[in-house]
Amino acid sequence: MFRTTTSSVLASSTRMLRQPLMAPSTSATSFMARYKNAAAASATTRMFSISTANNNKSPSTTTPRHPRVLVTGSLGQLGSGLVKELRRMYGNDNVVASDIRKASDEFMATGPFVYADVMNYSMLERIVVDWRIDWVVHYSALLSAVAEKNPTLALSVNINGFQNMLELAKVHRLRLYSPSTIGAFGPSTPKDNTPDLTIMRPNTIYGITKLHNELMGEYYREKFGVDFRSARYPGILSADTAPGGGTTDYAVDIFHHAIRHGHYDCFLSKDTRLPMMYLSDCIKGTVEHLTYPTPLPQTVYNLAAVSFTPEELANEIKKHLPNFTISYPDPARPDFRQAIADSWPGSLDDSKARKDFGWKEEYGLENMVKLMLDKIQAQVNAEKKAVHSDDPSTATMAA
Ligand SMILES: NC(=O)c1ccc[n+]([C@@H]2O[C@H](COP(=O)([O-])OP(=O)(O)OC[C@H]3O[C@@H](n4cnc5c(N)ncnc54)[C@H](O)[C@@H]3O)[C@@H](O)[C@H]2O)c1
Ligand SMILES: C[C@@H](O)[C@H](N)C(=O)O
Repeated sequence: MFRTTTSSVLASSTRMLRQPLMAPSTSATSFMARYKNAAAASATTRMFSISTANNNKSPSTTTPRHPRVLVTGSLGQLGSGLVKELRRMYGNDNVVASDIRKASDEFMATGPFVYADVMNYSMLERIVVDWRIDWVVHYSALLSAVAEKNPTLALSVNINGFQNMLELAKVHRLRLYSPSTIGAFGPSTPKDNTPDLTIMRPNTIYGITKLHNELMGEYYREKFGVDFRSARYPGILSADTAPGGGTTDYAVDIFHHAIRHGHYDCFLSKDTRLPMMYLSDCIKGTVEHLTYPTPLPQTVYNLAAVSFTPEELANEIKKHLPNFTISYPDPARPDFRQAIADSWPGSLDDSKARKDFGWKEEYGLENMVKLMLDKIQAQVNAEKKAVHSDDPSTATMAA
């Protein structure tokens, strides 16, 4: 549960004395008008300025510096790639990675990593203060399938964890990027080319928590001026990092099984169409959105790249691996994830993201499938090589 600490009360009351709380307004335009000047003066895509204290009566100066970014849930499917990209842009020490799991030696070598349980407000606040954080990318969450198995924990991590971050963003004037998902839509949402603004009645615990967060973020943006940004990601495909327990995980698992075993038992029906995206596109879109210099007209945007069914994906894989086979569940006994997938859109209209911050994907079905197969094949080859070099008989033979 998020808590209001002494320091947060002090920080917010001091700010209220300096800067009266703005009257709530209902339109994005009013938010933009209020923040236009401040944002234009302070934020650029790569650097922003900090004021230098004017102790010696010399004219005050501003020093451009990179933002310091905290990424929560950074060891998940999406986090490590984003951390890598942000560190490339801003320098290793300006990006603090965090999670509740142990990081690999390789990851630890790339920059700061701290333990951060998003359900613990004081722990998060300490990190924000100690590291003088400016922006947060909040990736900690339980995904759809895991959440459906453990709704109580999903409510805590997805709602309370997010609320902690949102409150910290208000108190410490942070920019907060926290993704939503196609799971925030529901069975009554129009299925094809689903727009940003439409019927949203999700019936999964994951979707309910994510829609709640969209609305809370929008509320904090309007009421308290928090620079909250969010995009509804589709299912993300990646070869280097494993998916964390979602309904779209089949679209990653299928490649590993195709290469290692030549066969995949799919848990979704062959005609389940879902929006998907390759990881590097997701990172690109996230960075473009996160770094956009001025507040955008919408708080939450659909982000899309490609839509396909398991059968269409399997057919594309077969073009490279002609002997690959796939089987689907008995329609009379569907997997529990089928109902989740059936409640989501088949394709998204992301024209607003394309127009407002220039979003454009690089990967469609064909080049994504080729890249996934190449990368996973390379991993399998490397594993085989490692097994052989560890094998004492191989070592003796080599000697
Ligand atoms: N991967 C996708 O296909 C996809 C699609 C749409 C939206 N998203 C969203 O993107 C974000 C990142 O997703 P992901 O795929 O990397 O998820 P993931 O499950 O792979 O990673 C989530 C991370 O959160 C961490 N975590 C769990 N409980 C925590 C806690 N109490 N405190 C701190 N960290 C905790 C986990 O250890 C894990 O490393 C999530 O918000 C997710 O809803 C992902
Ligand atoms: C779509 C998404 O949010 C995630 N990949 C899930 O299936 O849960």
